Order: sequence, then C-alpha cells, then structure tokens
Amino acid sequence: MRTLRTEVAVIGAGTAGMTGYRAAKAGGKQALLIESNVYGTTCARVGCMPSKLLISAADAAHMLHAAADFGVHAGDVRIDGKAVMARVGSERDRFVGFVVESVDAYPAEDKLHGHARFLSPTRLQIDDHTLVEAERFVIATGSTPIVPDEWRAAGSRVIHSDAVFDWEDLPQSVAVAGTGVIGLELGQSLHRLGVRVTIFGRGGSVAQLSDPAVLDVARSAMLDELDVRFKTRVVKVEPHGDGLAITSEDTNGDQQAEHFDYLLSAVGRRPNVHQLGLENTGLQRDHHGIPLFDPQTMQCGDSAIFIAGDANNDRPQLPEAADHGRIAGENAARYPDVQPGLRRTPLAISFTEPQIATMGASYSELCVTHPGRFAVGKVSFENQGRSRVMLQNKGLLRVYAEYQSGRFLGAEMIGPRAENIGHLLAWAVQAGLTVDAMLDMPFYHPVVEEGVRTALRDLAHHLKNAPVHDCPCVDCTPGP
Ligand SMILES: Cc1cc2nc3c(=O)[nH]c(=O)nc-3n(C[C@H](O)[C@H](O)[C@H](O)COP(=O)(O)OP(=O)(O)OC[C@H]3O[C@@H](n4cnc5c(N)ncnc54)[C@H](O)[C@@H]3O)c2cc1C
Ligand SMILES: NC(=O)c1ccc[n+]([C@@H]2O[C@H](COP(=O)([O-])OP(=O)(O)OC[C@H]3O[C@@H](n4cnc5c(N)ncnc54)[C@H](O)[C@@H]3O)[C@@H](O)[C@H]2O)c1
Repeated sequence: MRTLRTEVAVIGAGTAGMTGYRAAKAGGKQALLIESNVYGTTCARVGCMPSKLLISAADAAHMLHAAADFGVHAGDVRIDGKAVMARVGSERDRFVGFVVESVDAYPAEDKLHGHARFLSPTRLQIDDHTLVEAERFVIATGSTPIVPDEWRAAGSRVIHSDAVFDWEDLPQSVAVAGTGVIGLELGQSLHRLGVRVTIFGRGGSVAQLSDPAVLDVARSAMLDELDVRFKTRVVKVEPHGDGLAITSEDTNGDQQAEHFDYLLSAVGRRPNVHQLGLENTGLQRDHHGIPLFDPQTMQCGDSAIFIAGDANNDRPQLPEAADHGRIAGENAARYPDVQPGLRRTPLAISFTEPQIATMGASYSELCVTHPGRFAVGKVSFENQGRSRVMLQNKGLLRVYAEYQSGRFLGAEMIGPRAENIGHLLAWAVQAGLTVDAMLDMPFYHPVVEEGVRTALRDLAHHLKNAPVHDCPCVDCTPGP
C-alpha cells in the first residue's frame, strides 16, 4: 500500500467536494480530491438536471391536453416513451460532460479514485491501495436514496430515483412511495407522460410544506390531478410476473393489493456518513451519525475536519452544497483561523405543478421561534387576475412578518410561478425588508406578483392588530 501526503483531503467529488477542492487550492493549499464512483455529480447525473428534463417533457404533454380549455385542439397526443427517455439521457449526458471536463482539468496528482475511510483524525485508507495522510479534511460524501430492506427483498423492480433516468422507455405503471419532493416531481411527470401512477403517502405531507393552510390547498391540488393516497402505507411488496404486487393499508386498516411494473422508493435520502470510519476520528456525532458541526463554518467541533453538502443534511439542495463546499474549503485552507461564511436565506422549490416554494423561516419554525409574535397574510390564486388568464388559478400563498418591527420573515406557497415568487420573497427576507418597504416596490399589471401584493396588504393589515397579550397559540394552530 502506498502513502500519499497532502494538506487538504477532500472526500467526494460532487458539487460540495469540487467547490471545496477549488476553494482549498485558491487558499494556497495542496489538495487531493478522492472519489469512489464516476465523476459527474449527483445533480447532473441523477438529480436536478435529469429530473427537470423529465418534467419538461411532461409539461409539453400536459400543455397539449390543457390547450383544449382555451379552445385550442391539438388532436391525438402521442407520447413516444423511447424518444422522451432518449432526450432525457442525451441532455443529461451533456450536462455531465461539462462537469467531467472540469474535473479533467484538475492536475492528475490532485485526484485519487477509491472509497475513503478514516483510520484516525489525520489518516484515510483508500480501498486497499493507498493511505492518505492529511492535515485537514473536507467530508463531502453526499447522500443515498433510502429503500427499506423489506421492499428491496422483492427484487430489481423496486427502484429509487437514480434508476428512472436510465430507462430506455417509459413503463406502463409505477407505484411511488413518498410524497416528498422527489416522489411528487417524478410521480407527476410520469403521470403526465401517460404512465399509470399511484403515489402512496404514509401521512399528509406535501413536499417541503409545513403551513397547515397551504398544505390543505396543496393536497387538494395534487388530488385534482393525481392518484395520491394520503395516510396510506405500503405494507407488502412481492414479485408478481414481470412486476410487483403491492399491498397498501389506510388508517382504517383497510388493505388493497394492486399490480405495478415498478415501486419507486422516494422516502428520503440518508447522508453518506456510515462507511467513513468516523468512529476513528473522535468526532461527536448526532443520532443520525452526522458529526456535530457549525453551520456557519462547516467545522466539526474544533477539529480540522469540515463537512459539506448533503453529507451534513443541512438543506440538502444544490446551491447549498456549493455554498457549504466553498465555506468548508476556505476554512480548511485557513485552519485554525476558521471564519463564518455566507449562508443565504433558505429557499426551496419543488418543480411540481402547481409549483411549491418555501423561503425564509417556515411556518413550523416560526411557531417555535416566534410563538404569538408573528402575523400571517394570505392570497388565494383562485381569483387572481393573471393566474386565471393563464388557467393556472390554483394555490395559496401565506406570508409571515414580525409584530412590532414589521420585518418580513418568510412565506410558504403552492401556485403559479412559485419558482420566481420564491426568489423575490427570499431576497426580501435576506435584505431585511419590512412589509411596508415591500409594498413600496413596483408591481406591474397584470402579473402574478399582484397576488403577492394582495398577500402583503393582508399581512400589513394584520400587523396593525398586534395581540395585546403574548398568547403562544395565536396564528399557530396545530396542523391537521
Ligand atoms: C432526483 C433528484 C432531484 C433533485 N433536484 C434538485 C433540484 O431541482 N434543485 C436542487 O437544488 N437540488 C436538487 N436535488 C438535490 C441535489 O442534487 C443535491 O443536494 C446535491 O447534488 C448534493 O451535492 P453533494 O456534493 O453534497 O453530493 P454528491 O453530488 O452526491 O457528491 C458526493 C460524492 O461523494 C462520493 N463519495 C461518497 N462516499 C465516498 C467515500 N467514502 N469516498 C470517496 N467518495 C465518496 C460519491 O460517489 C459522490 O460522487 C435533487 C436530488 C435528487 C436525487
Ligand atoms: N426541487 C428540488 O429542489 C429537489 C428535487 C428533488 C430532491 N431534492 C432534495 O432531495 C431531498 C430528498 O428528497 P426526497 O423526496 O427523497 O425526501 P423527502 O424527505 O423530501 O421526502 C420523503 C417523504 O417520504 C415520506 N416517507 C418516509 N418513509 C416513508 C415510508 N416508509 N412510506 C411512505 N412514505 C415515507 C416522508 O414522510 C416524506 O414525505 C430533499 O430533501 C431535497 O432537498 C430537491
């Protein structure tokens, strides 16, 4: 076994790892980037990009059906599953190609292939071929989709999201377990592309939403279009012919057995911290096995080990992975002079239709941090002018602000153009704007943003009626 010495060892060449590597190099350090799998990142290979490619194909199919409501008739819609998947695959490969090009440009001596495992706080073993001794480390190992063992036992027709993007054709039917962002984005697109889809949600959650009023509207919007079985668990999965027999059970204990080609497990992702030898680092870890770390500096305790991206499970999204990686790499380079980096206002978007966006503090967080001290304004998109014009008049936006200061705190929504409104409102939170200052901004006509103004006016009205006593239950009714 050979031994390599470096100043900064970065484990994982995903978005966080690549950014961390570049930041450590920019900080003047020698760095080694270790990757156990192929280059290309989760985002480009099996995440953000291929999922959005599938959604775009689904949107095209949906528009053809929806056009009839405008008096525009497209004739028979034919979906060529092979062509859909060929475009998803080839465009995805193009995005992956750009990432691989970047990695190819890194000096060969900075890259090492193999699975890294800590032997001590300063030493890694890579497969059975190399020992790496380093002064500082960035853990950027990403996350893995969860597939419960009892489902996995039913064989290869039980899949997770990675497998969808390798399909050469669309299947006839798919059961999806999980009403999180992956289950809904993929489940809705497959449905729109003509696949028979049933989505099982063990509770009533919808993507990242926490506001009970928005959740109610979101559940109805999803049920309007999709076969979603809320409060229904998948209890048995067995091979059946070429596919699967799936038994589900609702809250009354009523069971139903149905046949599908596939079961797509979309029940969450687990940070890759379990086969890393973290027990040999002396780091304190939480109950998920993630080292305790400072979210401003990414430093684990006071050690020379930093953790970034999905591996630390703090907002597992692409822009966050890049921010974490940069902060971790910069701090690894300047260790022990560790400094807080820029963490932005939280923003999460689910590319369902209607889209779902949350930004700033969530409703459930405010119930803990501001009990009785925040006001809520709202707008329904049902009668919102431009939304109706576009026949996208479904959804609800709820906006939150602090009594006394009038500071805008955050919002949750499902509705048209949520990806854009989400940015607008996240920027307002980060800029520290008050609701009055936001209402002084320009609003054009006729635009969906006029709906945002309606919600802000409602919020301003409620802010004037601050409760006289500090009742912790005001505006904070428990969810259904
Ligand atoms: C279907 C899907 C859709 C998504 N859509 C969006 C979206 O629209 N917008 C958005 O913002 N986010 C989206 N995400 C989330 C986003 O893709 C991730 O948050 C982001 O890619 C995480 O980057 P990362 O660098 O932490 O991990 P990764 O890119 O997964 O990199 C981790 C790397 O570490 C390697 N590794 C692991 N363990 C070891 C080891 N011991 N030794 C060596 N190497 C190791 C892995 O092989 C991997 O290459 C989506 C995710 C999925 C799955
Ligand atoms: N548009 C985007 O930004 C985007 C898209 C895809 C993924 N992502 C990222 O990927 C992460 C993982 O997404 P995800 O959808 O896998 O996870 P998630 O945590 O968002 O959702 C998982 C869902 O599965 C449910 N669940 C858990 N166990 C279950 C079981 N046994 N049966 C049925 N349901 C069960 C949970 O209640 C939850 O609703 C997200 O947190 C997100 O950050 C982001």
